[in-house]
This record gives sequence, C-alpha cells and structure tokens, in this order.
Amino acid sequence: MKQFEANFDGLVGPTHNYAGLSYGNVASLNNASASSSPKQAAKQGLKKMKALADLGMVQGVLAPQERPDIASLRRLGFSGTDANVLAMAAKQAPAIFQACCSASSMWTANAATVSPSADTSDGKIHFTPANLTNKYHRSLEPQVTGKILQATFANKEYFAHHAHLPDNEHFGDEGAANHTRLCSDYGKTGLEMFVYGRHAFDTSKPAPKKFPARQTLEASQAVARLHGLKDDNVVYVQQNPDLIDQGVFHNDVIAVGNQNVLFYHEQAFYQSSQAIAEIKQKFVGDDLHLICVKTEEVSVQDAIKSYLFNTQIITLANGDMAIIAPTDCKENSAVSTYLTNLVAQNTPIKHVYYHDVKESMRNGGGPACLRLRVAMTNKEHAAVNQSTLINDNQFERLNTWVDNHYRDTLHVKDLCDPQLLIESRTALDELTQLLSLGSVYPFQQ
Ligand SMILES: NCCC[C@H](NC(=O)CCC(=O)O)C(=O)O
Repeated sequence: MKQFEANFDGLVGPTHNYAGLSYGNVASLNNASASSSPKQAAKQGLKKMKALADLGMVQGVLAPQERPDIASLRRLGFSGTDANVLAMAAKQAPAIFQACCSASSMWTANAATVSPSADTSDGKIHFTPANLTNKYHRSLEPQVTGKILQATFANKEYFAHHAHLPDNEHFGDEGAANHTRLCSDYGKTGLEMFVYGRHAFDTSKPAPKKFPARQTLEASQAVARLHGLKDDNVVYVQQNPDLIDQGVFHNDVIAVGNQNVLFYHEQAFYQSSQAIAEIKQKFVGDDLHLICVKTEEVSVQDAIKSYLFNTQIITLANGDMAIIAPTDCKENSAVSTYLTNLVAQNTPIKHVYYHDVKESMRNGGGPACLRLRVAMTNKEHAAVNQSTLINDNQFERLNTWVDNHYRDTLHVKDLCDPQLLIESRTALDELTQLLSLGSVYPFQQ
C-alpha cells in the first residue's frame, strides 16, 4: 500500500507578536518588542502550505489557539469582565500577560510527537501532545492542542490520542522538534530517534550550563512507551549541551531527517560517534545517507542564524528529495554555498526551494518548526478530517479569512486592546466552521 508523509502546518494566530518570551532562543530575545504583522505571518505560512500542496504533497493545517488566553489569566486571579481581565493583567503583571497572548502554537513541530502505524504495537497512528513545560507561554498549549488534534484526526479506528505528559520539568517534552523518524520507506517500520537535552532523574549526567534543556530523556522514554514502540526501533540521543548554551534550543535547529537521510551538524550530538553507530546498527535497510556538515563548512552560529537545519526535507512523487529552506539560508553566503553544493552531490537531495517565513523566523521558528509530520497510508489519509487538508479552494478560503480578520501590524502594547480579543474570537469561531472542528476553544464552551 502506498505510504507517504503529510505535513500539518500551524496557522499563525491573530495575536502573532514579538514578546521575547523564550530564554535560550536567540531570535526571540533579539526581536523582543519589535512590531509584527499577524496578517503577513499568516499569509507567509499559507503560501508555504500551498507551495507544498502544489508539489504534490499532502498538506494539512492545524488551527491556532485562543489568545489572549482569558481563562489562564482568570486562573491567576485576574477578574471582572474580559476587558477588565486584560487591563488588570497588562498593568499588574505585564510579562505574564504577554505570555498569555503568544501565538506560539503556530510552531506545530512542538504540538505533539507522532508515531506512524508502521511503528506502533496496535497499528494505529499515535499522538502525544507536548507539555512544553519549560516556557510558561507554551505550557498553555497542550490541552487545546489535544482537542485540535482529536478534531483533525478523529477516527478512532486509525488514530490513538494520549494525554500530554505530567506538567512538570522532569517530563519536559517539546514534541516532534526533538523527534526524527528514519526509514527506508514510509510504510516500513522506522527507527524513531528521540533527542533529549538532559537526564531529569540523574544529575551526574552532562547538561547545559547557561540555557535550559527543554526536553528530558525520561519524557522521551515515556512517549516511546505510550506509543508502543519496540526498543530495537528506538534510539535516544543526547543533544550536545554546549550547543544548547549557544542557542540550539531544540534538536531541529541543528539536525533534520527524512526517510533514509539524516542531515546534521557535526557538533549536534553529545558523543556523536557512539550515537551515529547506534543509528547505523538499528536502521532497517542498507541505504542510510548520513550527511554531516562540518564546522568549517557552516559554523554553529551560521546554522542558528540561517536555520539551515530547520529546513524540511521532503520526498517528491518521483522519489527525489527537496529541501524547503527559509530565504535566510539564501542570504547567508556560507549556507547558500553549502546548499548549492549539496544538491550536486550523490545524495537523494536534489532540489532546494526557498520560502520567506521571516515573521516566524524572528521568533526562532523556521519552516520545520511550522509543521507536524504524519506519515500515513491512503486509508488513514481518507480518515483525516478532510476540511483540514489544503487544496486550491481551502487555500483561497483561508487566505480570505486572514484578509478579513487579521491586523496588518501589531505591537506588544496593542495586546490589551479588548477589540483584539473580540477580533480573535470572531476569527476563530469562523475558522472552526471552515475546518469542521466543532467547539475546541474555551470561549466556545
Ligand atoms: N520550534 C520553534 C519554537 C519557537 C518558539 N518561540 C517563541 O515562543 C517566541 C515567542 C516570543 O518571544 O514572543 C519557542 O521558543 O518555543
């Protein structure tokens, strides 16, 4: 049976802004308080989705979350009318207030970890929403993410949904951004590679010194257990702690894989040669391509600035692979030279397509952060909520929806405008109808 990989991109929400919320994520900190364009951000994202659909890929969309998050603010004691809650929180606790306004659910690589049916013990596709405990603004996502995933992948015959892991730093889980699946074919059992930043229950093990390690080994192991993965088909690799301290806050900032290709920086992993040996040993197939980028070719700083590894590697219908890269890679001379040379080498990667996702990049989110991968069969594809799949019509509808509801510019000081809350809820209410999601938001309960 034909198997392929679908990408589900996060639709950027109407409150997209730069609040400098992610300590350890250099772009987020550097752009704190810059003004943003929610409309452009959403359109850049939709354009990338449409381009992948036009390449013949199955492309889906995941709805954004309700922000400002009034329910979370009320939980913290802000009260009165919704307008009062906004005004009181913005005045008394501006940092907490800004966290409750983030459109960070757009980065759906952090929405969940997904294991395809070829790997799981019950033959279903498994989803575990990421708890994102390390950052308060992101820890507000998993409940609604779970609802959106269940409304998108509703058919219980094919899809299994787990609760997110305990909301505690010991089980800090950042989802697919730290998870890569290597396989010779999407339909064959793959090797699921979990990359973690630290051991939560063993402090004698190495860990970063400056910036936080968001993902723990114990969280990765729990997800593998929940999904019914076999030990032989799983590898746990520690991220190089020095790189976390340089700003590599997720593994997908320094490595990316697709099918039989692992594309990574030589400094990406702690005890790299051991990790690579285990990957080679456990990979099922004999055609593994390990593309290791040396520091003298691309420095870690250039990789972080350009997001060379936060690219999507996709398999086209003719079997060639293509890299979907941010335009920032073209603008960096070392990286663009590297990519031009790469497609001329003897690897499956034959094309590079550049996309402008700068609104997201300024918060540290590249093309790969914006998508959640779901490898599936034709039957599973048919069982997906079809309104969430991008075709010409759905693209047009969503683009018009953005035009109708999104602001051209937004500044952090605009976030307490009660009108923005009304605009955002009106937009999301309409979106749940466009995407046939039912009631997934607190304001709809
Ligand atoms: N996978 C990419 C995630 C980027 C995300 N940035 C943010 O949340 C920044 C938001 C802000 O600073 O306004 C993060 O760090 O988790």
